[in-house]
Amino acid sequence: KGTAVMNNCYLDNNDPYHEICLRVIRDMTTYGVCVLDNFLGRDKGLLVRNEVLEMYRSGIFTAGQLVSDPGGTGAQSIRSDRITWMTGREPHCHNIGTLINQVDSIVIRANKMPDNGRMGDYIINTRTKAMVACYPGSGSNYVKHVDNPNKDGRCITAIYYLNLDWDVRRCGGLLRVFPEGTDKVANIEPIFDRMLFFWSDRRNPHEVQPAFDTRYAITLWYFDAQEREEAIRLYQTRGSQPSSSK
Ligand SMILES: COc1ccc2cc(-c3cnc(C(=O)NCC(=O)O)c(O)c3)ccc2c1
Ligand SMILES: [Mn+2]
Repeated sequence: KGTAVMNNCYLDNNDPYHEICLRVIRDMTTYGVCVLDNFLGRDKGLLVRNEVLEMYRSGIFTAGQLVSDPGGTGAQSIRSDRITWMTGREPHCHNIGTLINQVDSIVIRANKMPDNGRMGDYIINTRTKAMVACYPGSGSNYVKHVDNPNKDGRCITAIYYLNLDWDVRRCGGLLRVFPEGTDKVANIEPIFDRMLFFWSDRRNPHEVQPAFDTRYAITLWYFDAQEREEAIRLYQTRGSQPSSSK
């Protein structure tokens, strides 16, 4: 059968991403969420972590968004993370750049593979810059939300966690995903060298529970070409601000 030939040409064991792509395809199709542990390995993970810590020390992170609660008294923080956007080509960020390239390779290859299930629902050829985020502890959190509730073009959220020896019982900061259409929740600990993918739209409401230690993550959002083009077209006509930063 055709697929036999296809499998042979894809069964190139020199392609380190092949097995990972099959795993991402299977989990995204089955659960809409995919967790890969020991993504870079300890040494490379530590190099990325050190670059992020150095950036944080340099003070280039900005405060998260504070929105006063409509009916309440003071400003209730919707999210209290500190963020900065980066290309990965900045000076002294070589290892962050390498991480970004590896995540790109996995997403783009999985999107192109034959029989790739729901990964085939999209045409993925662009993404946002990388958002480096730090929840500074002391109860900083992010209330339950959907990353892309209104078709701004983002289809996959990819998060890489950098938190050594993170113990949720002591540090909190659990990411809880509430997949649509089931009562089951996914409790994802933001542990060191963990890579996470999930659909960015209403299928995956999620929250970051209060963190009591500094909690670092690098997030990439991948665009579906058609939805993004439509969102930009609407943006030009309606003048509404697309929610994600480029
Ligand atoms: C228009 O400017 C901006 C700038 C930054 C923005 C950041 C987020 C965001 C969304 N989700 C999460 C999250 O779910 N993290 C899960 C985890 O860390 O485990 C997060 O940390 C941050 C959303 C909208 C933004 C708009
Ligand atoms: Mn989110």
